[in-house]
Amino acid sequence: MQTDLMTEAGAFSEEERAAVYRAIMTRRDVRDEFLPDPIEEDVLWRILTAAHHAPSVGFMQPWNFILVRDEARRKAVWQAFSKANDEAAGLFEGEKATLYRNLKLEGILKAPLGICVTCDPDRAGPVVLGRTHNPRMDSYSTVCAIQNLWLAARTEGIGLGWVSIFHDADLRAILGIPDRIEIVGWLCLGKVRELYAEPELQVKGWRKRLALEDLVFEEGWQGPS
Ligand SMILES: Cc1cc2c(cc1C)N(C[C@H](O)[C@H](O)[C@H](O)COP(=O)(O)O)c1[nH]c(=O)[nH]c(=O)c1N2
Repeated sequence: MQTDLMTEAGAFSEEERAAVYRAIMTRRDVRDEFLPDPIEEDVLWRILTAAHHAPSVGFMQPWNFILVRDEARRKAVWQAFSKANDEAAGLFEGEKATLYRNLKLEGILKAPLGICVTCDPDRAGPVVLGRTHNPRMDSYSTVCAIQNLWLAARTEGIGLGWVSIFHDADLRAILGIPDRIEIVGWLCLGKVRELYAEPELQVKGWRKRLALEDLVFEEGWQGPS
């Protein structure tokens, strides 16, 4: 049934499909490959628009994107990272501890743009379609927006790195974020000329990609209980 409200939804052409899968397969978490050049505003708004078209529970669109270009502010964010990262390093033992300390886990100062992505749980009132039985659905929606942003950035030649090694309170204080708002991610963005072909954590011996076949179950849970 075709009405004026519907749009065509057949498979993409081979070329279009290849482009989408290429974005997915070659997207990387970027820590060190950022170029200093600023991102053009039209490019930035295209990738933010991609983020804003993510699915969200009850269509609540709970996200905000706090753009941070100011170097002094990014320096404060880096200091918050550095404090948390020293604590994190102490949680690993033996060879892992040494390897951890040698990993670069952020590009906060190198990337010319930071985006703090937040989730406002009150955006659509107290009772939200689809969130009634699981309050985490608004956070999940915000993560969908980040993934859209990440993939769109890849297509524009913009690298993105997600940094999560912070005390929430530190980021909140630096950016003036009220307690009722959830901080979902700090993203580092900048132009890139090259990217690792495989996840950097795999290249550096931290962890390998798992076999998909081991993660797909038929008809019920088939993993360890
Ligand atoms: C929620 C969340 C949080 C973080 C990350 C990712 C996600 C999804 N990743 C990036 C992560 O290490 C990376 O995605 C994997 O290693 C896989 O590599 P690719 O993203 O495929 O390059 C990440 N990387 C890093 O260097 N510091 C960090 O704090 C984080 N935090």
